[in-house]
Amino acid sequence: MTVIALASDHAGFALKAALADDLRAAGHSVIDLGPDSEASVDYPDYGRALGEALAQGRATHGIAVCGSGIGISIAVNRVAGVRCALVTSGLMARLARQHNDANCIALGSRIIGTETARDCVHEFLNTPFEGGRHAGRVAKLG
Ligand SMILES: O=C(CO)[C@H](O)[C@H](O)[C@H](O)COP(=O)(O)O
Repeated sequence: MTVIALASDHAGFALKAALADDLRAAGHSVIDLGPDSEASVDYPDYGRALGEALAQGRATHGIAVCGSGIGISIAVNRVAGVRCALVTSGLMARLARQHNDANCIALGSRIIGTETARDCVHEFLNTPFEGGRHAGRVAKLG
């Protein structure tokens, strides 16, 4: 069963909320790990919570959002077993699934618009891992 967890910082709050609404409207099971407002927070706290939700199996897919996508992607990737790809296009999200078996994408709300973010999420959720030559490489990531 697909369970999608989302987390952001203040800069990513509005995009996270829009994507969570989309996903719920499409019938997905969604866990919103916060924050609940645009009050300033620290992305490492929310990135860690998202990484732990994935590592513990409470979520199958993660979506992380901050201003650039950089800080929160670093934070999520500090959790063992999580492969979070910072993506700026649907193609990058597709490749993150096909080649890297990414279980999380990070988006920059100050970098891409809502429609591009939606493309990224669509590709992330609907693209299978290709396996084959990529499987051993992904295994080496630990
Ligand atoms: O981590 C980041 C940069 O790598 C994110 O863009 C943050 O959202 C950003 O640093 C937040 O900045 P702010 O000036 O405190 O809004």
